[in-house]
Amino acid sequence: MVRDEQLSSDGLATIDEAVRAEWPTGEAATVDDAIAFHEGLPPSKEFATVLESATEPLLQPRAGVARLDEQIELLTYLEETGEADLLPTTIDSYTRDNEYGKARTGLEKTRESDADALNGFPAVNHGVDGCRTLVESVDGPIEVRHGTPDARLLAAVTLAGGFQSFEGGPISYNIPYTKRGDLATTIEHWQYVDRLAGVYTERGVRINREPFGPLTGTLVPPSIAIAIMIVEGLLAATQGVRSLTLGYGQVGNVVQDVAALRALRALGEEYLPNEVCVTTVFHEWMGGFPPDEARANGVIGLGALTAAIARPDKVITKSPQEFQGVPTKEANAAGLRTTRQLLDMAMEQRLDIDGVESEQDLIERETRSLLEAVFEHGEGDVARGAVRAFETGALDVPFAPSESAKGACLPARDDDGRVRLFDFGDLAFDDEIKEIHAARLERRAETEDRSTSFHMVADDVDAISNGRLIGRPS
Ligand SMILES: CC[C@H]1O[C@@H](n2cnc3c(N)ncnc32)[C@H](O)[C@@H]1O
Repeated sequence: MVRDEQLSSDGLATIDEAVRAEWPTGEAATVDDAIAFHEGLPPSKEFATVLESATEPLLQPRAGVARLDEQIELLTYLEETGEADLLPTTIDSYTRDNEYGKARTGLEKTRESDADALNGFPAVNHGVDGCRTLVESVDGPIEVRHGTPDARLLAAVTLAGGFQSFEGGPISYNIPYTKRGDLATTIEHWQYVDRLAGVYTERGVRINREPFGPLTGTLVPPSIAIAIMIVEGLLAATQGVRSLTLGYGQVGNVVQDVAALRALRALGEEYLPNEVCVTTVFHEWMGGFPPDEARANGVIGLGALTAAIARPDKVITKSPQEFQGVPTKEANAAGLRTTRQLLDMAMEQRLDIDGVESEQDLIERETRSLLEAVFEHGEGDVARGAVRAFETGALDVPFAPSESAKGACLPARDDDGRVRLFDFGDLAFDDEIKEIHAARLERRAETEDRSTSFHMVADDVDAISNGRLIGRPS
């Protein structure tokens, strides 16, 4: 059974050797060789330094294309025309599934033609030297963004390649991303990733880790997201990670989103060890977008206004082409500038909004209850507790494809548009919390003259792409 213990140096070396043998480019991905490269980077390229010293929210898009020269061009454009403060490199789907042969074929096809045969940057195929060329060719610090349950080789290659921030985690990249992945195995895989980040940190290269807060990106109750962020943060801290960015995906109700971001920071600082520097990241709406670009910019603007009030350390921006999928560089840059405009105008205002404090109290109370359940299920061991809590459903994620989660809980918006639970499954909440959610959903039922039912859930899933927040009956 997996345990929340720091990997020994022998344990790390054994796994490292096996992982780096998975693909030829792994051979060059050694920490010893990489330290000198990292030490040669200017402070302006040190991800944790730039993030942790910022005084205002930093903006970061997602962006990844197959070819190295085009990725350099894309990131340069997003810096210069999008005014991005932090840069991404979004990894392609084949690499996320450890299909490095298919990624190589896709890269070769892309080199031969103009059509992108991959939906992201195949970092393992580009290898350490390719990553270092990318890092040296742009101004800002770059983060590896992906969705990889087994991210061990990707981490070895990209960290050796000069990246200093790595997204994801054993729960946040398993439960929402894969059907078959056994959670205990994924936790073991990510203990390697976090220990590698810890070793770089101990050698003087602070690696920032960012658990993926949005999870399934569809009506995730804030307390579930925050509890999972803290569990992943605790697991990473055990392995020596000292720079952690906890994430949260916008739900669209400003009171609840501001309350959730404040709860995320407060609980992150409370539960994580003092030696860890905790920052927060707000993801602009991760659910379905309106196809109309003007309306899409409205969704982006609401996220930016929310960020201006809650002031997370980082905002992951969206583009007005979200509905179509991977945006053009122009649309990606436009989403950054729309966000920047709202932030700059709203941050100079004192916007006091009713209800944030009581919503934050409720979110914190729910989150503590879920965390207590994890600690109890594991008898103090967070890794074992996470696995068991998902087995019993005490911890759960709505609409989760993973067999490791029950996926028994169902969310729906209340009459305000705040996300509540319509069906709690086996979540570790007391009756009083359940009654609060039921009462708020009942108020919506009265407004809409219908009983609370699964229809509300289904109506809410598409509401924003149809131009509304709440899926009111037509
Ligand atoms: C987590 C899902 C998000 O990642 C975005 N995404 C996925 N691949 C790329 C990509 N290659 N470039 C830019 N954005 C991307 C997608 O648009 C969606 O907003």
